[in-house]
Amino acid sequence: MNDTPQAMTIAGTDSSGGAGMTADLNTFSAQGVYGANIVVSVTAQNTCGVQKVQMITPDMIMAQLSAVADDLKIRAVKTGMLGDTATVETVAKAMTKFNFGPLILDPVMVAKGGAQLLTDEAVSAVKTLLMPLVTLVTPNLPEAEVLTHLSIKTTDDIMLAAQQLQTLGAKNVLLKGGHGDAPIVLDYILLADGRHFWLRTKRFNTARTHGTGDTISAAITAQLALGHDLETAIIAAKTYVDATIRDGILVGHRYGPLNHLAQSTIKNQPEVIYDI
Ligand SMILES: Nc1ncnc2c1ncn2[C@@H]1O[C@H](COP(=O)(O)OP(=O)(O)OP(=O)(O)O)[C@@H](O)[C@H]1O
Ligand SMILES: Cc1ncc(COP(=O)(O)O)c(N)n1
Repeated sequence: MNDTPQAMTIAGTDSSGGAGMTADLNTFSAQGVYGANIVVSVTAQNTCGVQKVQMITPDMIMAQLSAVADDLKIRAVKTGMLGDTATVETVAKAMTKFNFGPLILDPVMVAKGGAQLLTDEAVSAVKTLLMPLVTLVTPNLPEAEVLTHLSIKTTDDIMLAAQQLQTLGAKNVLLKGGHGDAPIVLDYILLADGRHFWLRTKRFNTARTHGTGDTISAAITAQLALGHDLETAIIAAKTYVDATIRDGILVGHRYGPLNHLAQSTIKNQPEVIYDI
């Protein structure tokens, strides 16, 4: 009954289908993993920005989590937009109550269009309640700055920030380097045992990057649900997100969605770098 690899996303919806829960579920499917979905917020948004947000009550969020825990065999779980403190508290409570496997925390704070998706108050709840439960945290550079209070400009700053995220409790860290306009994109990985490396790819000169962060964290979650180790999962996920940008689709007018069905013939494996 419960043999099919199953993963779960705890996130907000995106009415235009490019980010949030839809990106997560499309990614799970593309990796051959069944996806359960816990809705914590409904957003009215499109590729130009977020117009309206409606949070779901903690009671309803817990009911969804409990229903899934009672029936499915979730092997890995990720969080996306969590919105407010009450939601973070509810999710943290559920993570200690139920066994959903490794927890991947994508600390979504601000949408590409600029809308705030996590209140300032909730940032401290994420740090104190969720970080100690996390297998992997996947901030982009601005999110890492908020979580660590560091100004991150150089590769040394990135490595220091990753260490600080570990002191907050996250066992492993993926610091995403998608922001900025350098011709090369560098993601940094610091593993629980202290090993660390960079993944280097070419930057695609496109604004069609709505949901890149959701997609890479969902792909890692799916790879873990398939039974792969974390290092393999991260490299496979990076290869996948690269293909979803490369094989772009034309939807909407601004930050267009990725192609989750990318069949790229050029599977651009990231270059793994140990010393920078
Ligand atoms: N223009 C690009 N070209 C190549 N890779 C990119 C580009 N933009 C993002 N990436 C990759 O996509 C992944 C997500 O990184 P990014 O820093 O964009 O996350 P994010 O800001 O959390 O995304 P989002 O908020 O859109 O969900 C990383 O592996 C990053 O290297
Ligand atoms: C519901 C939801 N979750 C996450 C994002 C982040 O994605 P992006 O930074 O690409 O806008 C979003 N826009 N909406």
